Amino acid sequence: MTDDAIRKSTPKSTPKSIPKSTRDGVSRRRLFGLAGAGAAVGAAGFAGGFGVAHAAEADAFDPARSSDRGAGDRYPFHGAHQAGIVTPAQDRLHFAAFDVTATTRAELVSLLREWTAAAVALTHGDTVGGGTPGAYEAPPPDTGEALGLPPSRLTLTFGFGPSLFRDAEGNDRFGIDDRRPRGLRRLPHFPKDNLDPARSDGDLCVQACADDPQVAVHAIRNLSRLAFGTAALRWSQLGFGRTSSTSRTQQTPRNLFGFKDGTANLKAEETRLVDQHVWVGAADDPKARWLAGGSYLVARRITMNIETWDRTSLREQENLVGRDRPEGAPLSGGTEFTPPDLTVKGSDGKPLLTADSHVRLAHHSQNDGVRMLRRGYNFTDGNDALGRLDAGLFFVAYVRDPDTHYIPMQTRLAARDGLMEYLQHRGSALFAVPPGVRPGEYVGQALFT
Ligand SMILES: C=CC1=C(C)c2cc3[nH]c(cc4nc(cc5[nH]c(cc1n2)c(C)c5CCC(=O)O)C(CCC(=O)O)=C4C)c(C)c3C=C
Ligand SMILES: [Fe+2]
Repeated sequence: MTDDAIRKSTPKSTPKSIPKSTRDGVSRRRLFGLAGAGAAVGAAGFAGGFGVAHAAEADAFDPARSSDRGAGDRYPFHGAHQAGIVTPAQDRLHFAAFDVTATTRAELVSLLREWTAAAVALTHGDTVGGGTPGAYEAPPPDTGEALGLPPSRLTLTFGFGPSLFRDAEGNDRFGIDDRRPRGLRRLPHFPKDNLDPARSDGDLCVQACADDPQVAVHAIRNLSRLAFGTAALRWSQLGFGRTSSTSRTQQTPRNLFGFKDGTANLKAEETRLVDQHVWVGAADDPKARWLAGGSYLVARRITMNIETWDRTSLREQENLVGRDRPEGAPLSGGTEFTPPDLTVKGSDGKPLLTADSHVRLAHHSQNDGVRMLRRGYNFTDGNDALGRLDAGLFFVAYVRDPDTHYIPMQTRLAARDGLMEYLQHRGSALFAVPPGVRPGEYVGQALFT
């Protein structure tokens, strides 16, 4: 008997909940169309060169979930830049860093090819493995937990860590060290850093963002599975609430200190500033031309002592941030989007945005004019024996050059930011994020050719 014949004759191989067309390889989204009539999903989006593919087809719309924000929407994987950077920040994150265990360049390239093919499918709302159900006696090509779920605006963004190029002994691991970008080094030790090596660094990273956590987790799980024998998960982080807006179409969310976070962030619509501060330019680094159109991703796992914060007066909280809590308006006056005026003084003659306030120290006027695109998430990972939540902000920022756009600001904040009394930096990593992928290419291809 062939596999197909066995499957057809075995009752448990025809689950009622999954239409036959799906078992035969039709996309995950088609499940919805089979359930009923369709209509276009109207949520607008701006992806800075990546149009949102609205689920206009009847089969991409789930009437049962029509109240979901943008259910059925998806972002294309291909484009000039990788999706997941200026793309309007989704609600959920699963971030993963990998160590490459393979020793040959061919194995590494093969993994990147496989990951690219899987990423195209996953971000489209399809299953891994070309939609084939696979042999009944073999593990299914896709792990299955996203069957029946819409694409949920999944984006998958890939990065290369410094250790992919050169190992701790300085050996060129895959014959690419002469193309290592100038800025791609382990981040330095900053004042008060209390880093856990098990939550830091990595050869490769994948940032999965989606509006449904199960979709993001499914993506990382399946990419990890494809990597088996070539790369192993080193650390990972779930995030449950975005702490930035990356588009003017979005409301500013709040971090776990209860403050609006992302107000002064770079926005996708600010294309001139994004070109200036986020995308690596063609002439930036002659040895690493492959990175042009890409960016650098900084990741910092920052624990927030929220129990102590919650016992701090509102006056003190607002002074530390430099903005008011209800609206997010700068303490110098105005409303949320009024630019902070660092010169305004109070009746005591001191600046209303105090010398140790976060917003003053992070403001571009105090940092040689540099800007960054923040894309962080809140997290909670259980609690300690004293009942204190292990909670904080998984800080993610995209910058054109970490040497000018991140390291000086972090050094300054670590030394002088009043918020540091409530923070601990426990994880740290830097990755070079290759430019976008054209159809038929694999992610980072220009580095290997
Ligand atoms: C090195 C860069 C930064 C780190 C690390 C960082 C951590 C961090 N930030 C908040 C809360 C807020 N940050 C805000 C603004 C802000 N933060 C940075 C940089 C880092 N933050 C910048 C560049 C800015 C913008 C400054 C400006 O130009 O006005 C704000 C205000 C609202 C906003 O504009 O986003 C808050 C609130 C926390 C809690 C945190 C670590 C856990
Ligand atoms: Fe900040």
